[in-house]
Amino acid sequence: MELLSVKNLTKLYKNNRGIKNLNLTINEGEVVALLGPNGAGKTTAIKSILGFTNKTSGEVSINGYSCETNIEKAMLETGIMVGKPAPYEFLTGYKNLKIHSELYKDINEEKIERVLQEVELVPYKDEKVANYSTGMKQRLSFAKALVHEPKLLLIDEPFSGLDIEGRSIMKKLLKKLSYENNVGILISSHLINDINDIATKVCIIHDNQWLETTYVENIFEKYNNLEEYYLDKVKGKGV
Ligand SMILES: Nc1ncnc2c1ncn2[C@@H]1O[C@H](COP(=O)(O)OP(=O)(O)OP(=O)(O)O)[C@@H](O)[C@H]1O
Repeated sequence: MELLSVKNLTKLYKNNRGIKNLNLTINEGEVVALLGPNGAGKTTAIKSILGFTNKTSGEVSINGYSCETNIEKAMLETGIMVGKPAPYEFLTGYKNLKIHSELYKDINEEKIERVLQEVELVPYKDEKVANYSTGMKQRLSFAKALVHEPKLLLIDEPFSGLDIEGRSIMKKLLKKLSYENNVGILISSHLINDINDIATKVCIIHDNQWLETTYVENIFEKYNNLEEYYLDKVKGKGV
């Protein structure tokens, strides 16, 4: 089933930069890597999909709901991690999650405990977030994205600031969510190594322009690895 459909999405800022003509779909269980260098337009793409910034043109729907006319329903199906984590520093990790959970119906203690376990924050849940490391804050932010059990996850550069262990926790969880729970995931990154063992599809953007969205298995028919593929696609486009 199609969880995200993005058709010809364009967002241009006044300086004429942003993202042009993005096309991608995400089905259940797919992990789509939105890949591009710094400034390519990844964050703009995710913010425009979510309506955080007004798009210039194009169409977006989430689980069949148009993001133009039915954004509230679309958001109930979506977990989001965009931008720096912004927790309440002087509340505990648990309390942060509890407050966030009140945005949704039916989030009981069991669900909060489960998600804390998934992001491996149980031992620290009663500590003030001010005492958390960058990685712990990142994982708390991930817990907020997951606590309502969304069908679709949109996460922008989730590995930035994470150490080896933090990356591993996050990757393990992303794999579990897609394989076992059929969650569809859009994950932006400027580093191929971050996504090469989890992506099922790759969407390349470069110089504020969508280049293509392709299944990883199709890429491996022609290329030895994702880096080779990526470099071939952006060849002659200013790198
Ligand atoms: N609010 C804004 N106003 C004007 N230009 C902007 C704005 N936000 C981003 N841009 C420009 O749009 C382009 C795309 O930026 P964006 O932040 O989406 O890139 P990115 O791929 O997420 O980069 P990074 O990997 O560095 O986070 C860049 O040229 C950037 O300077």
